[in-house]
Amino acid sequence: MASPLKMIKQTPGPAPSCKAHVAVKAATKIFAARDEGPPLHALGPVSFDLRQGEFFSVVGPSGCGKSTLLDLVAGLSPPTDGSIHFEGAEIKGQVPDGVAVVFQEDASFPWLSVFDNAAFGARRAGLAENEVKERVDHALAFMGLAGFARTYPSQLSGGMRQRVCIARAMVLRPRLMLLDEPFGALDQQTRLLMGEETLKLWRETGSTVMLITHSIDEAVLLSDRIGTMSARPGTFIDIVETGWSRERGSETAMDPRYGALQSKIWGLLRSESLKALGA
Ligand SMILES: Nc1ncnc2c1ncn2[C@@H]1O[C@H](COP(=O)(O)OP(=O)(O)OP(=O)(O)O)[C@@H](O)[C@H]1O
Repeated sequence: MASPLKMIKQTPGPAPSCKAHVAVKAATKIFAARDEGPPLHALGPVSFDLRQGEFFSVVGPSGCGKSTLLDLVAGLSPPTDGSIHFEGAEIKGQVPDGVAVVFQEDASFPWLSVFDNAAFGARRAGLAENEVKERVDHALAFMGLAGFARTYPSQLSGGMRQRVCIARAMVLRPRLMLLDEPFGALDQQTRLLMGEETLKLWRETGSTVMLITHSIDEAVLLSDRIGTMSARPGTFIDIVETGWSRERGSETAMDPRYGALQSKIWGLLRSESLKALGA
């Protein structure tokens, strides 16, 4: 049987440009005190741009503020200081149109079929039903779920459920996709395959991607640039360019530069991870 991916006309998105799609300006996040404890300085100040159409990953020690940063960029939580701009407009208090978020937790709705799960956001956004159907059919085929439209999440594997969540984001045709460790709960093989699917999706849509990951390997394999964070309160110690072509895939791991990049990132992270462990 032909792979569902081959049945989709591939229209590669544009190559990343140097234009800022998202601009994070001196953003900090301090969480209010819990019980009798002091306030918690989770992040920043951090400043960086996401370039239009790039694949940007964030790695850093546990608890350094990666998810906090993603929440700020998504508009799910306001910065304590500083500002975040998407397509030139400051993000204030809600997820902007054109932005989709995928989390690590299985966020599929068990009472809805795969089709209705994938259609959820688009229906809420008020799209006409024929447009929803066209987009959902395309997204399910793209994610290899075409034969599962009437199935319910409880009948799927964890990897398939996560693909449903990515299909739901894809249906919205986001210009910015924010992925918070979306493959963290999956086995290694499925994780590698999902990384490849994400690269294909990124190529087809031309959207900007920001991925939070605990895996240096995944960051090196998938990204144009890797933001490497310090221990909490997280700031970028360095932003490393990988130099990969847009057509990269698993075979990139055979490139001699792959090992050098892994060592570089680990060199940057090691002492910060020790600090985080000590804390
Ligand atoms: N809503 C909140 N209220 C108070 N503290 C919070 C809140 N959310 C996160 N934190 C704290 O902020 C810090 C950063 O958390 P965050 O989840 O952003 O880190 P992370 O780098 O994503 O961690 P991990 O790699 O372990 O997933 C942690 O110390 C966490 O306990």
